Amino acid sequence: MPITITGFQTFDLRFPTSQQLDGSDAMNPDPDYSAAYVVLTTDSDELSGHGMTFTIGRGNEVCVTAIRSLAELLVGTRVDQLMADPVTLYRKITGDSQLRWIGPEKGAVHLAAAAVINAVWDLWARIQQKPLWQAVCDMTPDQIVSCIDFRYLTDALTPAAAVELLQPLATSKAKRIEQLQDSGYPSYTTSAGWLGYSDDDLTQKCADLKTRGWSHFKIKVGRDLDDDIRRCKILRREMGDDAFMMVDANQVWDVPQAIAWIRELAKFQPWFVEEPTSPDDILGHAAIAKAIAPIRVATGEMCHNRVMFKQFMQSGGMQVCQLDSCRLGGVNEVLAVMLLAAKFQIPVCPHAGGVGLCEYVQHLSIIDFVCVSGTLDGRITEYSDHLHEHVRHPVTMKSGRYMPPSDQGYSVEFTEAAINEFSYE
Ligand SMILES: C[C@H](O)[C@@H](O)[C@@H](O)[C@H](O)C(=O)O
Ligand SMILES: [Mg+2]
Repeated sequence: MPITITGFQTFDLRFPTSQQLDGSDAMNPDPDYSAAYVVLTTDSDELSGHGMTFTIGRGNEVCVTAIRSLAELLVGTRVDQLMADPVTLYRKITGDSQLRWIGPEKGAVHLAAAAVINAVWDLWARIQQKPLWQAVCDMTPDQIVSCIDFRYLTDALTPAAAVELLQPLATSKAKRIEQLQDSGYPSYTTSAGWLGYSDDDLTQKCADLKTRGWSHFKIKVGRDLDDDIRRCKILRREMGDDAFMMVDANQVWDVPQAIAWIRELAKFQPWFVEEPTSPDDILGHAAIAKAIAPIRVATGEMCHNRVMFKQFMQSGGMQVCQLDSCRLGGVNEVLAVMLLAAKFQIPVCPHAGGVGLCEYVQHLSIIDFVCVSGTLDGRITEYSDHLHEHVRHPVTMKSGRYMPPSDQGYSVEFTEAAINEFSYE
């Protein structure tokens, strides 16, 4: 029976993480992790599609309003027709000319597009009774490529070149799926290193995460150099010399300041430096990368579309690609960026410091490994410890690795209890 989208509900969910300073960094001192959440209803009682975008508080109300405008475009649509050529979904949601005017493909309207597109992919996977990752891994290279809007990309990557990248991996997918089912996908954790945590918290949380199996830790920097040096010392001491440390400045520095500051932190051997300056400053990132090599520059959590990613990769401004499941236009645009990364041989290490993001990125990293990159080399996906109890199917971690989810859909369906308790009035 074909399924038709008949309506939708939106929810403004805000979790009071600012009370403990979970998620805090040099740019965002007191975030309240929030989900602008949409549920697409259908003509089947059993099937609905769940999608969200991530904000850190008041921005949620703007996103929820934008989600309402976009979700309206889907009411009355048959899912099988929409997903027969999946780029249709992306174009329908990002192409409405009057709404496109307030983007295009950036800002609140694109965050909202992510929520709506994620909800359709969730629904589409549920219709097939598969987890999202499996629904995508079961696609042929041509089908995967048919999800992508190649407008503005063909100077770097054509559809034919994308198929060529995917083809050699298509016959060995089962082997990689088995590997993940056996030992999971590697992650790093940010949960000890939030900027607002005391030195004691940092020490204790680091010890706890180490015991639970993590060997890659990210720490927030950029507010005060002396603080950074002291906190990095604590982290290094707790983690041990063999562990990997990453530092994240969340965009606070100017280009020359970034270079000088990172040189001061170089003795801690950061595996990468994240968001050293404005997320829009492609040439600034390239200049920083050149000056601090061999330390690598990571960015992407606020890189708002595939065009920006293309330029970052073309210009040498990004050595680690931290795409975001809720900032790019859903799975369609994520696939575009993964393919660009494969073309430029840049590892994809998705961003997940937020609510629901870990649940999303586990699927994306599986897809990247199984279908697009074929390797775990230098790949590591972010993990943070917060708020998993509020979704029906939270991530399963084993020794610091994401275990492939088996529940149908894209894993972000909030519980009734979470909706009742955290809906913002
Ligand atoms: C406000 C947020 O917690 C950010 O600090 C977070 O997303 C961060 O940049 C990260 O890389 O996880
Ligand atoms: Mg970050």
